[in-house]
Amino acid sequence: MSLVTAQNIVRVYGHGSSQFQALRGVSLDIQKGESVAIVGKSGSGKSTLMHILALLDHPTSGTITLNDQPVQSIKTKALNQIRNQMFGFVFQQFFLNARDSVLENVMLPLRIGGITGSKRRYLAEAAIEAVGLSNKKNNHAQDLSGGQKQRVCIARALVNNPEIIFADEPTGNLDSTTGAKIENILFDLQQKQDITLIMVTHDQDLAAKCQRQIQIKDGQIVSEKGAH
Ligand SMILES: Nc1ncnc2c1ncn2[C@@H]1O[C@H](COP(=O)(O)OP(=O)(O)OP(=O)(O)O)[C@@H](O)[C@H]1O
Repeated sequence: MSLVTAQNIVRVYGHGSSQFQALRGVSLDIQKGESVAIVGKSGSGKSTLMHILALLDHPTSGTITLNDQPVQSIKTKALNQIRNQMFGFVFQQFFLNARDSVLENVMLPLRIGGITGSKRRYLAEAAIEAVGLSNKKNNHAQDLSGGQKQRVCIARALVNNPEIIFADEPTGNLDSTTGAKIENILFDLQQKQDITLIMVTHDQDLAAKCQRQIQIKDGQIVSEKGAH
């Protein structure tokens, strides 16, 4: 079943003479439970595409559908809800609240989603456990190593039991040993919990571990490997 489809996506930044076409007609179809790497050189349009697939940005033209529903027809409030309930985000720069504890950081999406009390705590503790950080749950995020911070991000991405995890260079800031651990956690989740994994990466080895590799060049898909 198609989970996300993109049809002829164009994204133009800027106006007039400074206009730039970052995506020039991208179409793709992602099935539930797949792992997909979006690869390409710096400036090729990878992050732009991922932000559009993650409903964080709108295409200038073209259509995104989610579970066969065109996204344009969904109102902003419902869209925010979908993002909160269906998606998890793992980005390179962490975006953690440094002075809050690990537990507080992981509970945040649940707080936004209106889940309260002991249920919120229970779900957050389970996600922290899944990434092997239970012994740090009361530490401030700022007092963790890079790999631990990234694991907090994964726990936060997981806590809502998402259908899709979007990861932008998830191991980009990490040494190779720590990066490998993070990779294992992500692929484990994808396989055991049937989560769809969509990641942007420069790392060829990481991309090769995904079932599909979509290569972007100058805003267009130039090759697709492993497509269903
Ligand atoms: N807000 C913006 N305004 C204008 N141009 C932009 C904006 N964001 C991105 N671009 C341009 O669009 C192109 C694609 O950018 P994008 O961030 O998608 O590339 P990328 O493949 O993710 O690159 P990197 O690997 O370096 O992160 C680049 O040429 C970039 O300069």
